[in-house]
Amino acid sequence: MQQLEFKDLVPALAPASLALLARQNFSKATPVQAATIPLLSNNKDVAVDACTGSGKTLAFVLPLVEILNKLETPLKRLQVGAIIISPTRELSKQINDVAYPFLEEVCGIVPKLLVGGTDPLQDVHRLRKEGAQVLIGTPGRIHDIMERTKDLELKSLEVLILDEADRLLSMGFSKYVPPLAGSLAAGLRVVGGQKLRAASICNWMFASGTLCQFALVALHDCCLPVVHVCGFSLCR
Ligand SMILES: Nc1ncnc2c1ncn2[C@@H]1O[C@H](COP(=O)(O)OP(=O)(O)OP(=O)(O)O)[C@@H](O)[C@H]1O
Repeated sequence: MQQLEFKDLVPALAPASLALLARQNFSKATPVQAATIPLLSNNKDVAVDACTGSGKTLAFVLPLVEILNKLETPLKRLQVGAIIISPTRELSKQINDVAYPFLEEVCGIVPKLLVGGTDPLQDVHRLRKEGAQVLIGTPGRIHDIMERTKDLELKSLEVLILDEADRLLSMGFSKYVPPLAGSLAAGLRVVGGQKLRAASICNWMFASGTLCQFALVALHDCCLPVVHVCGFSLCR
Protein backbone atom coordinates (compact mmCIF):
# COMPACT_ATOMS: atom_id res chain seq x y z
CA MET A 1 0.00 0.00 0.00
CA GLN A 2 1.31 3.43 -0.94
CA GLN A 3 2.07 5.61 2.07
CA LEU A 4 1.06 9.25 2.14
CA GLU A 5 3.75 11.83 2.76
CA PHE A 6 3.09 14.21 5.65
CA LYS A 7 3.32 17.14 3.23
CA ASP A 8 0.39 15.74 1.21
CA LEU A 9 -2.05 15.46 4.11
CA VAL A 10 -5.21 17.54 3.83
CA PRO A 11 -5.69 19.92 5.58
CA ALA A 12 -2.00 20.77 5.34
CA LEU A 13 0.16 20.64 8.44
CA ALA A 14 1.89 23.85 9.55
CA PRO A 15 5.23 24.37 7.79
CA ALA A 16 6.95 24.34 11.19
CA SER A 17 5.47 20.87 11.90
CA LEU A 18 6.65 19.59 8.51
CA ALA A 19 10.12 20.98 9.13
CA LEU A 20 10.28 19.32 12.53
CA LEU A 21 9.07 16.00 11.10
CA ALA A 22 11.77 16.23 8.44
CA ARG A 23 14.41 16.89 11.08
CA GLN A 24 13.20 13.75 12.87
CA ASN A 25 13.49 11.85 9.57
CA PHE A 26 9.73 11.21 9.36
CA SER A 27 8.53 11.82 5.81
CA LYS A 28 5.67 9.34 5.37
CA ALA A 29 2.62 9.05 7.58
CA THR A 30 1.88 5.62 9.00
CA PRO A 31 -1.56 4.23 8.02
CA VAL A 32 -3.12 5.22 11.36
CA GLN A 33 -1.69 8.73 11.01
CA ALA A 34 -2.92 9.07 7.40
CA ALA A 35 -6.41 8.01 8.44
CA THR A 36 -6.65 9.91 11.71
CA ILE A 37 -4.88 13.25 11.22
CA PRO A 38 -7.34 14.63 8.61
CA LEU A 39 -10.35 13.62 10.72
CA LEU A 40 -9.00 15.17 13.90
CA SER A 41 -7.74 18.26 12.12
CA ASN A 42 -11.29 18.75 10.85
CA ASN A 43 -12.61 18.67 14.42
CA LYS A 44 -14.21 15.24 14.19
CA ASP A 45 -14.54 13.08 17.26
CA VAL A 46 -12.50 9.96 16.65
CA ALA A 47 -11.94 6.62 18.31
CA VAL A 48 -8.73 4.89 17.19
CA ASP A 49 -8.28 1.17 17.50
CA ALA A 50 -4.79 0.22 16.34
CA CYS A 51 -1.98 -2.03 17.46
CA THR A 52 1.04 -0.98 19.46
CA GLY A 53 3.79 0.82 17.57
CA SER A 54 1.44 2.00 14.81
CA GLY A 55 2.24 5.67 15.43
CA LYS A 56 -0.83 6.74 17.39
CA THR A 57 1.03 9.38 19.39
CA LEU A 58 1.82 11.63 16.42
CA ALA A 59 -1.65 10.80 15.03
CA PHE A 60 -3.16 12.85 17.83
CA VAL A 61 -0.28 15.22 18.63
CA LEU A 62 -0.05 16.70 15.11
CA PRO A 63 -3.77 17.63 14.81
CA LEU A 64 -3.80 18.92 18.38
CA VAL A 65 -0.94 21.26 17.44
CA GLU A 66 -2.84 22.33 14.29
CA ILE A 67 -5.98 23.15 16.23
CA LEU A 68 -4.19 25.17 18.90
CA ASN A 69 -2.08 26.91 16.26
CA LYS A 70 -5.20 28.01 14.39
CA LEU A 71 -7.03 29.47 17.39
CA GLU A 72 -8.13 33.00 16.58
CA THR A 73 -7.33 34.19 20.08
CA PRO A 74 -4.18 32.77 21.63
CA LEU A 75 -4.69 30.94 24.92
CA LYS A 76 -3.99 32.98 28.03
CA ARG A 77 -1.62 31.65 30.67
CA LEU A 78 -4.20 29.70 32.67
CA GLN A 79 -6.52 28.80 29.81
CA VAL A 80 -6.31 25.07 29.17
CA GLY A 81 -6.63 24.32 25.45
CA ALA A 82 -5.82 20.61 25.47
CA ILE A 83 -5.55 17.72 27.91
CA ILE A 84 -3.94 14.37 27.12
CA ILE A 85 -4.66 11.67 29.70
CA SER A 86 -2.92 8.31 29.71
CA PRO A 87 -2.94 5.45 32.20
CA THR A 88 0.68 5.45 33.38
CA ARG A 89 3.43 7.92 34.31
CA GLU A 90 5.76 6.36 31.78
CA LEU A 91 3.30 6.69 28.90
CA SER A 92 2.57 10.28 29.87
CA LYS A 93 6.28 11.07 29.82
CA GLN A 94 6.65 9.44 26.40
CA ILE A 95 3.74 11.49 25.03
CA ASN A 96 5.21 14.64 26.56
CA ASP A 97 8.55 13.93 24.87
CA VAL A 98 6.84 13.60 21.48
CA ALA A 99 4.50 16.57 21.91
CA TYR A 100 6.92 19.02 23.52
CA PRO A 101 8.97 20.06 20.43
CA PHE A 102 5.90 20.45 18.21
CA LEU A 103 3.96 22.49 20.75
CA GLU A 104 6.91 24.66 21.61
CA GLU A 105 8.07 25.28 18.08
CA VAL A 106 4.72 25.62 16.30
CA CYS A 107 2.52 27.15 19.01
CA GLY A 108 5.02 28.59 21.49
CA ILE A 109 3.41 26.47 24.21
CA VAL A 110 5.34 24.40 26.74
CA PRO A 111 3.17 21.44 27.80
CA LYS A 112 2.96 20.62 31.49
CA LEU A 113 3.55 17.03 32.57
CA LEU A 114 1.35 16.15 35.55
CA VAL A 115 2.03 12.72 37.02
CA GLY A 116 2.17 11.20 40.48
CA GLY A 117 5.34 10.72 42.50
CA THR A 118 6.02 14.41 43.04
CA ASP A 119 4.55 17.04 45.36
CA PRO A 120 1.28 18.26 43.78
CA LEU A 121 1.78 21.68 45.36
CA GLN A 122 4.90 22.11 43.24
CA ASP A 123 2.81 21.37 40.15
CA VAL A 124 0.23 23.96 41.20
CA HIS A 125 2.99 26.53 41.72
CA ARG A 126 4.56 25.67 38.35
CA LEU A 127 1.27 25.99 36.47
CA ARG A 128 0.47 29.37 38.04
CA LYS A 129 3.96 30.62 37.25
CA GLU A 130 4.54 29.14 33.80
CA GLY A 131 1.05 28.63 32.39
CA ALA A 132 -1.20 25.66 31.77
CA GLN A 133 -2.33 25.68 28.16
CA VAL A 134 -1.61 21.98 27.51
CA LEU A 135 -1.71 19.36 30.27
CA ILE A 136 -0.33 15.85 29.78
CA GLY A 137 -0.58 13.31 32.57
CA THR A 138 -2.23 10.59 34.55
CA PRO A 139 -5.90 10.83 35.58
CA GLY A 140 -5.44 11.01 39.35
CA ARG A 141 -2.84 13.81 39.25
CA ILE A 142 -4.73 15.83 36.64
CA HIS A 143 -7.91 15.57 38.71
CA ASP A 144 -6.01 16.52 41.87
CA ILE A 145 -4.51 19.59 40.19
CA MET A 146 -7.92 20.66 38.86
CA GLU A 147 -9.31 20.45 42.38
CA ARG A 148 -6.44 22.49 43.83
CA THR A 149 -6.22 25.08 41.06
CA LYS A 150 -9.66 26.52 40.67
CA ASP A 151 -8.31 29.43 38.64
CA LEU A 152 -7.53 27.12 35.68
CA GLU A 153 -9.93 27.99 32.89
CA LEU A 154 -11.45 24.96 31.17
CA LYS A 155 -13.98 26.70 29.00
CA SER A 156 -11.40 27.08 26.25
CA LEU A 157 -10.68 23.33 26.17
CA GLU A 158 -10.53 22.30 22.51
CA VAL A 159 -8.97 18.86 22.62
CA LEU A 160 -9.32 15.97 25.03
CA ILE A 161 -7.23 12.89 24.30
CA LEU A 162 -7.84 9.70 26.24
CA ASP A 163 -4.85 7.55 25.36
CA GLU A 164 -5.40 3.84 25.94
CA ALA A 165 -8.96 4.61 26.89
CA ASP A 166 -9.73 0.97 27.66
CA ARG A 167 -7.02 0.88 30.33
CA LEU A 168 -8.19 4.19 31.73
CA LEU A 169 -11.69 2.77 32.04
CA SER A 170 -10.55 -0.42 33.72
CA MET A 171 -8.68 1.75 36.25
CA GLY A 172 -11.96 3.32 37.33
CA PHE A 173 -11.19 6.52 35.49
CA SER A 174 -14.68 7.00 34.13
CA LYS A 175 -15.73 9.30 36.95
CA TYR A 176 -13.23 11.96 35.84
CA VAL A 177 -14.25 12.24 32.20
CA PRO A 178 -17.76 13.71 32.08
CA PRO A 179 -16.75 16.89 33.98
CA LEU A 180 -13.82 17.38 31.62
CA ALA A 181 -15.80 16.58 28.50
CA GLY A 182 -18.53 18.88 29.71
CA SER A 183 -15.99 21.71 29.72
CA LEU A 184 -15.01 21.25 26.11
CA ALA A 185 -15.50 24.25 23.87
CA ALA A 186 -16.97 23.81 20.42
CA GLY A 187 -13.81 22.07 19.27
CA LEU A 188 -12.48 18.59 19.09
CA ARG A 189 -12.94 15.65 21.38
CA VAL A 190 -11.05 12.45 20.96
CA VAL A 191 -11.04 8.99 22.33
CA GLY A 192 -7.80 7.19 21.59
CA GLY A 193 -7.02 3.67 22.52
CA GLN A 194 -4.58 0.89 21.94
CA LYS A 195 -6.74 -2.17 21.99
CA LEU A 196 -9.81 -0.05 22.23
CA ARG A 197 -12.81 -2.07 23.18
CA ALA A 198 -14.93 0.19 21.09
CA ALA A 199 -18.24 -1.26 22.17
CA SER A 200 -17.60 -0.98 25.89
CA ILE A 201 -16.06 2.47 25.63
CA CYS A 202 -18.84 3.76 23.50
CA ASN A 203 -21.55 2.23 25.64
CA TRP A 204 -20.06 3.98 28.60
CA MET A 205 -19.67 7.25 26.72
CA PHE A 206 -23.27 7.08 25.60
CA ALA A 207 -24.44 6.17 29.08
CA SER A 208 -22.52 9.02 30.64
CA GLY A 209 -23.97 11.40 28.09
CA THR A 210 -20.52 12.27 26.83
CA LEU A 211 -20.37 10.78 23.36
CA CYS A 212 -23.16 10.84 20.84
CA GLN A 213 -21.46 9.86 17.63
CA PHE A 214 -17.91 9.49 16.44
CA ALA A 215 -15.63 8.17 13.71
CA LEU A 216 -13.88 4.90 14.44
CA VAL A 217 -10.47 4.33 12.84
CA ALA A 218 -9.64 0.64 13.13
CA LEU A 219 -6.28 -0.83 12.08
CA HIS A 220 -6.30 -4.36 13.28
CA ASP A 221 -3.28 -5.51 11.31
CA CYS A 222 -1.47 -2.14 11.47
CA CYS A 223 -1.55 -2.02 7.72
CA LEU A 224 -5.00 -1.59 6.31
CA PRO A 225 -6.92 1.26 7.84
CA VAL A 226 -10.67 0.93 7.99
CA VAL A 227 -12.49 4.10 8.81
CA HIS A 228 -16.01 3.47 10.06
CA VAL A 229 -17.79 6.74 10.01
CA CYS A 230 -20.30 6.31 12.75
CA GLY A 231 -21.18 10.00 12.80
CA PHE A 232 -19.58 12.81 14.64
CA SER A 233 -19.67 15.00 17.70
CA LEU A 234 -20.21 14.62 21.38
CA CYS A 235 -23.34 15.61 23.22
CA ARG A 236 -23.01 19.29 23.78
N1 LIG B 1 5.48 8.49 10.39
C1 LIG B 1 6.41 7.81 11.03
N2 LIG B 1 7.49 7.34 10.35
C2 LIG B 1 8.45 6.63 10.99
N3 LIG B 1 8.41 6.32 12.31
C3 LIG B 1 7.36 6.76 13.03
C4 LIG B 1 6.32 7.52 12.43
N4 LIG B 1 5.41 7.82 13.39
C5 LIG B 1 5.86 7.28 14.53
N5 LIG B 1 7.03 6.65 14.33
C6 LIG B 1 7.84 5.91 15.34
O1 LIG B 1 7.17 4.68 15.59
C7 LIG B 1 7.31 4.31 16.96
C8 LIG B 1 5.94 3.99 17.54
O2 LIG B 1 5.16 5.16 17.58
P1 LIG B 1 4.11 5.39 18.78
O3 LIG B 1 4.79 5.23 20.10
O4 LIG B 1 3.39 6.63 18.50
O5 LIG B 1 3.15 4.16 18.55
P2 LIG B 1 1.86 3.81 19.37
O6 LIG B 1 0.89 3.32 18.38
O7 LIG B 1 1.46 4.95 20.23
O8 LIG B 1 2.40 2.64 20.24
P3 LIG B 1 2.02 2.30 21.74
O9 LIG B 1 0.63 1.85 21.69
O10 LIG B 1 3.00 1.22 22.08
O11 LIG B 1 2.24 3.55 22.55
C9 LIG B 1 8.02 5.45 17.64
O12 LIG B 1 9.38 5.12 17.78
C10 LIG B 1 7.87 6.62 16.68
O13 LIG B 1 8.94 7.52 16.77
